[in-house]
Amino acid sequence: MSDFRQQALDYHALPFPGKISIELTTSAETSKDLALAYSPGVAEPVRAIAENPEDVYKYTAKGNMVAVISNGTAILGLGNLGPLASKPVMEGKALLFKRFAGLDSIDIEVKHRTTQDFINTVASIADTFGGINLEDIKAPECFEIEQALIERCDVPVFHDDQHGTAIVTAAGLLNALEVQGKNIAEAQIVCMGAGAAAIACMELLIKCGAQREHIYMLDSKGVIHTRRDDLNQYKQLFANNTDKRTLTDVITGADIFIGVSGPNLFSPENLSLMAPNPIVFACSNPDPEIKPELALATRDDLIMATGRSDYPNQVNNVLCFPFIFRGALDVRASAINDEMKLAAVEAIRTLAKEPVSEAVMQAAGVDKLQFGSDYIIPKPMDPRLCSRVAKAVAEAAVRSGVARIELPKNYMQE
Ligand SMILES: NC(=O)C1=CN([C@@H]2O[C@H](COP(=O)(O)OP(=O)(O)OC[C@H]3O[C@@H](n4cnc5c(N)ncnc54)[C@H](OP(=O)(O)O)[C@@H]3O)[C@@H](O)[C@H]2O)C=CC1
Ligand SMILES: CC(=O)C(=O)O
Ligand SMILES: [Mg+2]
Repeated sequence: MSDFRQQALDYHALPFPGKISIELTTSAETSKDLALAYSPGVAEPVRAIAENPEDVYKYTAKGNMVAVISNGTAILGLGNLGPLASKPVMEGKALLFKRFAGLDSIDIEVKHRTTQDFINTVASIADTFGGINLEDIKAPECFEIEQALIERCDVPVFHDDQHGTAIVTAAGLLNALEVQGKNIAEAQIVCMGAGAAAIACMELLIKCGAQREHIYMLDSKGVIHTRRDDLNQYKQLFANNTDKRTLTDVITGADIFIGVSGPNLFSPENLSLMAPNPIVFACSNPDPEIKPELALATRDDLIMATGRSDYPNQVNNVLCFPFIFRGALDVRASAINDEMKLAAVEAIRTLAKEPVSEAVMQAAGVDKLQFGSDYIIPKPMDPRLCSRVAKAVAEAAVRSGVARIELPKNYMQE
């Protein structure tokens, strides 16, 4: 067994199985404590909430609690391995919510027969939580699921693989384009993958100025074009009226490659066909579409990013979901809308241009982090991500009318 594999298994097994636990926030030592916490005292908040449902935020953990919910149909880039096997990833998302944004989070893995069963299950339990983070649910079902749950739930519902990924990709890409001296409106973009992450990334890039007709999207059958008769309604939005059919056809002269598909699908030969000063975001986890060592050995004028923590430029939704939920929950937003998403893009991208503390560099294991080709996006450990992104998101929620309470006084002052 490789050393790293054993380390990863030990990390998950020791000192206790898994990565999260539940802590008490009040004293439960004496009979008096128990009389308050349980019977008879607990009856008082019960009566208060029954009379005024908003009191649930005052007397329970709901307002600081996010559910991470999956059915395990698209676990990272590992495929449909089912709900149980998705549990380490979902516990991992809960760990990240707590570590980076102070949000309590619990993973819920749902075994279901139909898409409607899944929707009904999540809708039935949604009131328990301040927000619902959907994770690793494959396309196209993820689109129907998210839309139905947004309509049925009273708390924000956010499919991280769609929107978290799109926000971080847009932030990193706008910065990468700036470093490479390119303009998003003129950029030729190849997107490998046509699922949850791909569709959302491309839609958000269009909102940031990319031209739909400059985007070539590929699924497992090749280029998505108008003469294909096997496209779902989401892929159809990216059908190009073109004679190009293969990755080689579309990558020739392209400025940007975004990979949200699977491992090792982008070759050095493909990379060598791209325009000068290209940008390659090989974001498939855990194994990218092309390994950074291979890409950087192929050409030295590129900006390279992956979804992993062990290379520079980690384009990963961890830079977004803890903080977008922090901001949304702190103003009790009823939804996470485009204004909030675009505010998050801007906050993440701006932070990458500021000096970085010694502590962050030490945690990242590097001695320099300066805006440029090896640093287009902040490190997850940068504590300013929480204050900047949550604040920008909460303010956008207030501005766009989805906040149900005002911004707390001196909110997220650094
Ligand atoms: N870095 C990050 O933050 C994130 C990275 N990702 C990564 O993106 C990838 C996709 O995730 P997600 O969108 O949730 O999954 P989905 O299952 O929704 O989509 C997967 C897509 O990849 C396509 N695909 C599979 N094989 C190939 C191939 N050989 N050539 C071209 N396309 C192919 C599928 O094609 P078809 O439609 O034909 O089946 C499908 O469109 C995963 O590797 C995941 O780790 C996802 C979210 C965040
Ligand atoms: C990062 C992530 O959410 C994924 O790869 O699915
Ligand atoms: Mg995911």
